[in-house]
Amino acid sequence: MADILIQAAALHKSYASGDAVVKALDGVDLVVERGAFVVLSGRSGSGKTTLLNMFGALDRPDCGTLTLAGQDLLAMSAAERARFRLRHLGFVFQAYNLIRVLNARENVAYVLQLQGMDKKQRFASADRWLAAVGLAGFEQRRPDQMSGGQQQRVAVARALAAAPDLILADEPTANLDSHNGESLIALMERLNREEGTTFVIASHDPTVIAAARTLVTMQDGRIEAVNHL
Ligand SMILES: Nc1ncnc2c1ncn2[C@@H]1O[C@H](COP(=O)(O)OP(=O)(O)OP(=O)(O)O)[C@@H](O)[C@H]1O
Repeated sequence: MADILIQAAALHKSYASGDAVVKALDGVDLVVERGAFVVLSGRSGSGKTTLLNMFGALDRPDCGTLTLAGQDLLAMSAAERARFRLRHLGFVFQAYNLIRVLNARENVAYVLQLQGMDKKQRFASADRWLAAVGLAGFEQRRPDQMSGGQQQRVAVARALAAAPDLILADEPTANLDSHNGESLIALMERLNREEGTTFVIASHDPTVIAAARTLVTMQDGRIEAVNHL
């Protein structure tokens, strides 16, 4: 039997928008197997970011059920969710920008520090992950001394260093030129293949969509199609 990482059923989430109510998620059912490379596509406003926020234990649905790595995300307290995120999840989100005052090595090592790893080990690990994303030699640069593409790679290295079960990425190529976008996606595909890390990526970039092994199309808060490619 396939090893299921995410199981979502009947997820609903509405937001008040003035006098109106926007149904950001309107009954989403989705199963993601461990090791999958999933791209969520769909028009702006179709609910992709809202769904990623649910999977990332950053937001809660109004109703429905959601388990991740066999654990009921909706039964957890805020503190339990924070611990769960630290242990199981990696984020490549715009909102999770790098810490400006830390260099690349320190940014990657930070999450390992939270996990309790000693300094020598976490710096060595950070340097290995920076090399894996093509940033050997950039360890001491702060974010403002790197290009957007390089900063995005540091964010990927940081997400991976913690050895998460799942990496959630929201429009990871949005601020990159086509060359940097392609190399970031190639890197994610390689890590998926070689490390078995599961990816769920929200994007409307054709390059990202072309890399999908499972393409989930959303419309108006619903899943319109799931294609295994
Ligand atoms: N915090 C919020 N308050 C009010 N409405 C919201 C909020 N978050 C999302 N929405 C609304 O919910 C719907 C789904 O938004 P969501 O950001 O999930 O879409 P998306 O597919 O990720 O869009 P994009 O591609 O533009 O990022 C939209 O109509 C949006 O305006």
